[in-house]
Amino acid sequence: MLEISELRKRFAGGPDSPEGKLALDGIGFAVRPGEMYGFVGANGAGKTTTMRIVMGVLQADSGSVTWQGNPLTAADRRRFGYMPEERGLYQKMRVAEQIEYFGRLHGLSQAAATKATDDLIDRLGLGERRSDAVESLSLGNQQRVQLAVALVHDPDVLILDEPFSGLDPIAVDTLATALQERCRGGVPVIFSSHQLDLVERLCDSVGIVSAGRMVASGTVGDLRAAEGRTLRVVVREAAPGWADGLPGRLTVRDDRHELATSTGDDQEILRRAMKAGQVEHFGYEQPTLTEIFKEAVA
Ligand SMILES: Nc1ncnc2c1ncn2[C@@H]1O[C@H](COP(=O)(O)OP(=O)(O)OP(=O)(O)O)[C@@H](O)[C@H]1O
Repeated sequence: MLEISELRKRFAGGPDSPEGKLALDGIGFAVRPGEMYGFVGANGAGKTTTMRIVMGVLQADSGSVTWQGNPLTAADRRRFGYMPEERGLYQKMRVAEQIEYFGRLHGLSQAAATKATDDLIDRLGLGERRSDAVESLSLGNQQRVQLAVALVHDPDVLILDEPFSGLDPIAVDTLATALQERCRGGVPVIFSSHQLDLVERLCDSVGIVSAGRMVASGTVGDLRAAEGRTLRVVVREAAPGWADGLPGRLTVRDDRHELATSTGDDQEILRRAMKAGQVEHFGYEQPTLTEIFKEAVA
């Protein structure tokens, strides 16, 4: 298990802000083998800083990162796969050559690096591009190469900073499938993303970070349950004012009135809705991750 506990990090300030910037103020979460963990938060919340600390690119002021119960070492990190925010590919190098090169850097034999490269090129749909220089690839294909580089040495853990940003839906599916395969093989996967629908679809657990603190962490099901259900009622051609005095938020678009509430007497609301117009929808719904996120960071 990868455990991140109580990470704190303040960046030094300049003449304009001598106190510096407190980027992390007690970040902590754990990711088990075979678990896909979505790390979400607004711009500047602290996701990249956390990942850089895990990968040893930055040092925390305090807190700890452990792997299998022991403090993380440089040797452990060499067995991790990392996709940094500032993508780190050699632009002039050809695709296959590049993946193989990173495999060798991680200690694979030439034969093992070639085999892993061929497998990944196949799996990530890069076959037609294998002899092209990275600089000539589209953003989506560069990202596929970046993921191949993170995967080539069959890592023990995957840490990926916004691996899906800027990708078309086909590329998203290709990368997601590659990650799910590793996850099923027992690898803990952490990735950051602003695409909350994607996080909801792929992740077992989610951590929501706001201004350097964890504001929620757990399985998507637990977070939803904690948030409570919402009653959603849609009434067509309703008389104006029909929902006056009822709890919740009413949205009116053309002749469609939608009431969303988490309190109140549902039978009374149904009676009022039926009296007011044609009830098109009446039911309890669980919040989406986007709604949980907005509530958590509000
Ligand atoms: N090297 C640095 N020097 C000073 N401040 C920094 C540095 N790196 C990050 N910060 C600040 O730390 C805070 C956290 O930044 P971080 O990049 O970790 O956020 P993030 O959640 O990854 O954001 P995004 O979603 O925009 O990538 C921000 O206020 C940022 O400006």
